[in-house]
Amino acid sequence: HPPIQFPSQFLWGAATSAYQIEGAHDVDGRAPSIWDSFAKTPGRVVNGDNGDIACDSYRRVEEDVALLKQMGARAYRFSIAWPRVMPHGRGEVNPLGIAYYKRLVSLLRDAGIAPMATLYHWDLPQALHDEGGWMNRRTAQDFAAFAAVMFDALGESVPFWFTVNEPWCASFLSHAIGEHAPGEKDLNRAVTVAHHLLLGHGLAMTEFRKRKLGGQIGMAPNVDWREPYSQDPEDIAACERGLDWFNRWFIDPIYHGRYPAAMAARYAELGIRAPIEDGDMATISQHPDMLGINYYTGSFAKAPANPLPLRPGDSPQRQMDALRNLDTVNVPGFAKTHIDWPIFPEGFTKVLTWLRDEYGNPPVFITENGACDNTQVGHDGQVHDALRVEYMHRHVIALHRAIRSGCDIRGYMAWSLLDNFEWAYGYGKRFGLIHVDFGTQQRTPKDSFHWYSQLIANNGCAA
Ligand SMILES: N=NNCCOCCOc1ccc(-c2cn(C[C@@H]3NC[C@@H](O)[C@H]3O)nn2)cc1
Repeated sequence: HPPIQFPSQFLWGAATSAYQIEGAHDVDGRAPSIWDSFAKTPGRVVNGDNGDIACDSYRRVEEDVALLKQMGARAYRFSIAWPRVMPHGRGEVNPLGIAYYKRLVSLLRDAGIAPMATLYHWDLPQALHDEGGWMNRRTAQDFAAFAAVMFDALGESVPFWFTVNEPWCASFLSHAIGEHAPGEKDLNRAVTVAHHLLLGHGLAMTEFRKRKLGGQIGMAPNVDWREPYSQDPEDIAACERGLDWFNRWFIDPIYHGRYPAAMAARYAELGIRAPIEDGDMATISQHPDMLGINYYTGSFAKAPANPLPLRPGDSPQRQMDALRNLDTVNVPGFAKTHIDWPIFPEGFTKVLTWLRDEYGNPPVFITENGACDNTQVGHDGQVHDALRVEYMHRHVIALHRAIRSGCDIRGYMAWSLLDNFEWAYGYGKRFGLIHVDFGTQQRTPKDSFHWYSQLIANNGCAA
């Protein structure tokens, strides 16, 4: 047995999401999502790429499940496209949409692979966006109704459910920074969207608990690490503001039933408040079974020389900069992946022990971790993605250190099974363990696929 050994039932797997891999954008009753509209808006996505075809996984589900089985995956995290199942977002259910996910789940279970379903991975039906989208409180109820349809269809055969993927991206990156769909730049609206995403999470939890299903359910927030640049109290305070802004804003409401007070006070100085109604925080903070953690990188926070004032009339960007009131310091010596994110495995251990202490050591699944490595197929027909192998090896060792420190970590889903549509970056940023030639749809397992397959077989790796 190699020196790094994981707990015996540790759930190794890989993750994808519907809009990034399925394609078949207008097949069998699927209606547009906000990402279909956003990707077709000139200038929003590199090269004008979109998810019309992607990895054609809607038609290649047998092939993709066979690759998961070849890898030795014990679980597979995928997402359910709301606009495939409920084209108008509410009311009518598309039987062909339900049938697709039933088939995927059946193929996975026949292959001995545990299905792990994400309900919202950013593909809001355009029809709901036309009625206000996540700005409209009703969308939270529509989401819970969609969740209920899926619990009724798959509740007995899917053991793991995540409600919302990366709410920070689905609210702030998309409604304040404007980099993701629907591409708005309004911080006040982003805070309202964030609240309605959390409310949708809570209302979906209610539907799940009502049905007394045997599975487990939770949320999958973005979680990066922030390290103070020095032990100067000002730098430590800056670091705390960074953790409030990216991590705590979504995890505190679920585990503590309230927004982080210091950050909420800073928003109030801008005249921005979450539209909390009576009972919301109780709905949101129903006890979840597990916490999904998407970890990629970390950074160093330093108190800025000239703090920005919090001014209600300022632009969204200046308001966000003033709220965080920190400088991210590019500390030398960190190699970067091909999307320029620093490789920071120590941050993985630190953020997991930080979560253990902040939230009472909740059961955690790593729902995403991986590297952008754009290495293409070589003359030998192989993909020598050494950067991804090194990234994964170092992060698996860091994960093991967190487990040895008492963190209750149950599984690890590598992002991603396949090269796919990396949102605003298009297809140029490759995160897959399997290379996809988007011209021919040929799948080529990379060196990292073989390395990961060996790790799963040994349930461990070299130190
Ligand atoms: N903090 N303030 N921001 C300052 C300005 O940041 C602007 C950019 O920010 C971010 C932050 C986070 C991400 C990101 C991407 N992925 C990868 C996907 N995960 C879900 C799955 O679909 C993968 O494709 N995970 N996280 C992107 C951009």
